[in-house]
Amino acid sequence: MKLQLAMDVLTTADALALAGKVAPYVDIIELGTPLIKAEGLRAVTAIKDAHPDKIVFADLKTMDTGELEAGIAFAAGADLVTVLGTAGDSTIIGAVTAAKEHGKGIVVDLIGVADKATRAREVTALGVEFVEMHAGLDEQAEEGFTFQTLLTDGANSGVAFSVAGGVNASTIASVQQSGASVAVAGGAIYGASDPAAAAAELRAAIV
Ligand SMILES: O=C(CO)[C@H](O)[C@H](O)COP(=O)(O)O
Repeated sequence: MKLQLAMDVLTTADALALAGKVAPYVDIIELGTPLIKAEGLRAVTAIKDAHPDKIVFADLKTMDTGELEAGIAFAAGADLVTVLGTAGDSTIIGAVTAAKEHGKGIVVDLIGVADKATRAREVTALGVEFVEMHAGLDEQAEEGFTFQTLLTDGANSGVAFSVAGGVNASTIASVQQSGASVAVAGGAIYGASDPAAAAAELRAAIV
């Protein structure tokens, strides 16, 4: 299982500083949606230039113009780009077309999708790299939220998936046991007093 750092910081300088500390412990470096909205795709280029050996993940959460948006992110240096699972199939197919042109990949984020396992199978058949079983930061704060649902949906999907939203030192073992290909950790790393130590602890928990 790969480990992905989600950088929900708001400046390129902060992202470069965080990635510089944490990169030795992670496989994938994600630029979060707020960071890309604040700084633009120049932030993607800056991270890829600083970490050419890492998989750079641009969390665009594209909902329309899949080929256009994915294409500009790949041109900026992204290796993986997200499209929302609630988007139409034509948007996902367009993004996959751009990925093939650039030799890169699309990840479908299933945030807000009620039946994640079924949609996961549908979009995987369209040629995406993997799907993201994702509970967003707002959903995590809702009453009754259960992390376990993400793991169950992933295991039931029968396709390659990541888990995002609440991954930390207490939950990462269960993520691996669910069969996930990637564990995504944001706040557990960037919110720690020592992000490198937090990432190292997560890395050590992966067997
Ligand atoms: O994509 C995101 C929000 O839309 C977050 O980066 C992702 O959910 C990570 O969450 P956490 O901080 O709980 O690890």
